[in-house]
Amino acid sequence: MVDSSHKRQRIINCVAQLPYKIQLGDTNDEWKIIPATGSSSLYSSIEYLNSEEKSKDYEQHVLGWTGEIARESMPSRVLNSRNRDKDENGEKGKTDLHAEDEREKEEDPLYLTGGQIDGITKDLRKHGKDSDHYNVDNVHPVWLLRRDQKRWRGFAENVLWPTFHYILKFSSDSGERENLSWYDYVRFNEAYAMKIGEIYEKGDIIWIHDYYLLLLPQLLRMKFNDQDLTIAYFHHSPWPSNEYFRVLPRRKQILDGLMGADRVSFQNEGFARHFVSSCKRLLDSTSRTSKNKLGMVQYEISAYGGDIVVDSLPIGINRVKLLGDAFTKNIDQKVLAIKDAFQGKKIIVGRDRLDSVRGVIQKLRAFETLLSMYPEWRDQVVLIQVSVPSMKGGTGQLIRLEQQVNELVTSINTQYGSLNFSPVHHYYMRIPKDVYLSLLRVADLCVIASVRDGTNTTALEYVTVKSHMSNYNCYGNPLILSEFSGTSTILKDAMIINPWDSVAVAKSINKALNLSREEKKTLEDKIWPQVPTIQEWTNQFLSTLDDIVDKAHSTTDRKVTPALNRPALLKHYREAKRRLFLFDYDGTLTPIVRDPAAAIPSARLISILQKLASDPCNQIWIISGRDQAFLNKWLGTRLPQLGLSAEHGCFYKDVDNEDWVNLTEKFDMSWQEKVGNTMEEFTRKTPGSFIEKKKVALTWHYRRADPELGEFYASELKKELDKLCTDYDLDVMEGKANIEVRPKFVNKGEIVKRLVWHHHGRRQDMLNTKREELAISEMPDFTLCLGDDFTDEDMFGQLNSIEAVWNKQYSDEVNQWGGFGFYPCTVGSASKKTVAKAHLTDPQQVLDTLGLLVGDVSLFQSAGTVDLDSRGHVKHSDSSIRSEQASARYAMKRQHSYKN
Ligand SMILES: O=P(O)(O)OC[C@H]1O[C@H](O[C@H]2O[C@H](CO)[C@@H](O)[C@H](O)[C@H]2O)[C@H](O)[C@@H](O)[C@@H]1O
Ligand SMILES: [Mg+2]
Repeated sequence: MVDSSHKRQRIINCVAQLPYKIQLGDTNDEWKIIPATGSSSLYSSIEYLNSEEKSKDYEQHVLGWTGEIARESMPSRVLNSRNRDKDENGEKGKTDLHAEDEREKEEDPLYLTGGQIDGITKDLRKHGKDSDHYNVDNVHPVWLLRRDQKRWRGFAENVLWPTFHYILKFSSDSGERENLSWYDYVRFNEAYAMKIGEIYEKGDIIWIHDYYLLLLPQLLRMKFNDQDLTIAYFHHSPWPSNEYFRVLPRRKQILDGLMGADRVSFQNEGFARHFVSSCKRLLDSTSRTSKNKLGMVQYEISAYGGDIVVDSLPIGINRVKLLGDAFTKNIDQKVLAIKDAFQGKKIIVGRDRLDSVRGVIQKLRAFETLLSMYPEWRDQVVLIQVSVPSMKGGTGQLIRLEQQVNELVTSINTQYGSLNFSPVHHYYMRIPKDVYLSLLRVADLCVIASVRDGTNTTALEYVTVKSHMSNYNCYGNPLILSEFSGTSTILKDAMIINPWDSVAVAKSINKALNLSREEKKTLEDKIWPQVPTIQEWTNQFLSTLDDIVDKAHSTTDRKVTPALNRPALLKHYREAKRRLFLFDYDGTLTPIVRDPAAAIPSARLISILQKLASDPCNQIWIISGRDQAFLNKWLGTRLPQLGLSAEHGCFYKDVDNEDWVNLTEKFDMSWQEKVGNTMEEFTRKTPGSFIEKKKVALTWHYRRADPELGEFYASELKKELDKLCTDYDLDVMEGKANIEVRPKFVNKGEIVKRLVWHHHGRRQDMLNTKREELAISEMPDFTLCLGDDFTDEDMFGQLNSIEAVWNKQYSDEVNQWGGFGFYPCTVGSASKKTVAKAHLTDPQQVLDTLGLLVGDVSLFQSAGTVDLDSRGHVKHSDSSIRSEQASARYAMKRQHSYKN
């Protein structure tokens, strides 16, 4: 019983698919819930968290997609009536009825009413509670009932999965299909974020599993502005070397998605290392290694100034349950029957999913080599190979693989078999669990030849079953395991092979079959303790997560800035009438590069700015540390509609005007010589550094110097300049690999203050500062301010102060989003210190966001937070309404057809 006085930690466990499947009856009013197959380790961990032992401390909620909802059968009456309709219209004969059935199955949109969804949810929960197959409370299904339900797997299975397994795939079209499947992938992740939003409580741990949900961590950061939110992600598949990972067109979005997590974990150290190197190369992150409280190595990586822990923990199996299941009377009989069928012969067993990475071909080739190299084994050994059809079934590549396997099996059996005996028994099917367990028990040897996998549960289960003294003399029988399986780093004392070397594998098989009892026992003694249990895995994961979270929470200034909610921004943008855009330039509109002269605007940026500026409701200002010459050359002359402010507020040029106004005209500039001389002194000491002399400000750059030397002299220079500048009213600022000096009384915040307290659309006069008397209806009702650097904080601070003033003055005029339309947004990580209210990670996200506003980018190009309906349409959108109507029509039609 759970002690109700003790506060249990809530965990929302997010899986790509619930452990149960739904089968609909003819009318959608009857349904069946059946256990799902696959992901057995993960589901065991979920079940363990639900156990009496764990539920004292944890309240688990399991959230996941329903998977494709199948029809139990095609209702014949529907088909008959449809066929009759067709006959009456003279459109179709009965000959293509079968093809039509198949199409109908595939395209059946499965429209379910709210009542039906509630009914199935209730049954799912009941099933979860009562089931002895993955017994789980608190199930929260994610419904995505669109036509062609396979669409939700497209990107994950056809793009991500191959890359994670070192398979390069080329798009057969111009990338259009991949784009569409990417949009579905984004939607899939959005649907999870939305569902989590319905059940989330402050302080929850959100534990996300595997590659269907790579965008979810960042989406959750966007959705919840909660410093206590803990997000952990576990990657169950391999993570490839950066050379493979970087071929993914969406590689950056994927890494950005994961950067929302506090912790990212992998099956083994190698995968974690690959991930860290992908982040280094693609996000320019830094990393350091440390040890966690269990003494295991972990990486602390810092990307965009934010920190996450990367580590590895191989998943395990439920050994106790497995042994209980494997040693029953029923299975004893099955084992005897198999033994009987292959009397006197050695039995090699394999069970693999039939896809290109499981190495079934390699295994068959090695077996063929064995029979050719060691004739003494002919007629003495049998290979029982079970190949489980892949979820990705039906693709050209898989069909070719099936053919290849069949050909090899036939060739081996023809060469080495006889009328009475076939050396290979190949079963291309899903087998029941008791048959699988009896095969593990009866095996003299198990061969796993995968050419790539994350973890191999068959290997762990085989070793566990062999650890148990059985009646059939198979205690401690050996395992041959591919070095390319993630599990080879755990079961180090298995007989490790390279599956591509069939001669070596054949020799290993021969050796394994000849091992003496003592040799097997020695191997078994070593390998058995190496099998991780699911209980250890779950407990270690959660206890080390506690540590990470405690550490993060003990940092007093931990602040997580939510990602900018782009769909909300878009909604407001569309409704606003007086929009003001305040953009920093370097690091915001363009990425930071080594040479300042090379940071010129991209064609995409110019086109987006052009589109934004063409709307008369918009006023756009670039407020930069750059000088007038640079801004004029690259922006002013091309886009005279832009307002420009140079040198951190020293100068400005109004929209549609060529004249610059110098706000520092009356300021004494005698400091420039002294500051310049000091900077020159440091330039001499720091090879690669240089001074950028602007009209007023001076900037010392050290990006191209040796990083350590540069940082050292930058801090020395800052100290010198601080002393020198006490005599003048100057600011000495530390920028991105630069130290900059300019008069104190001008800054970007001052410019912003003047721009907001201004009659929207009228000419600027920044020398006149008496603006606070304006009515709110004359000022902007939407202000998006973006900047990456320390100097941009002045802009954000000003907007926050103005908002505070407006809150007092115009408290009854707040908009439907509860504010006055200020969006101060930093460009950088979520954990960067800022007074901004939101963040975007980098200039690419900035352009994607602005592109969204001008209609260049689809809402699903990158993940934002949208409310989706149960079919994955944006709620209340045209497509959602159309789909509602179609649903009503379809339900009527189905009901009508069924009655007839
Ligand atoms: O206010 P901003 O528009 O962000 O300008 C700030 C400074 O940006 C430039 O320097 C920085 O960007 C360079 C190009 O990417 C990079 O090489 C340098 O290391 C950065 O510090 C510019 O050169 C400065 O004048 C601006 O003040
Ligand atoms: Mg900047």
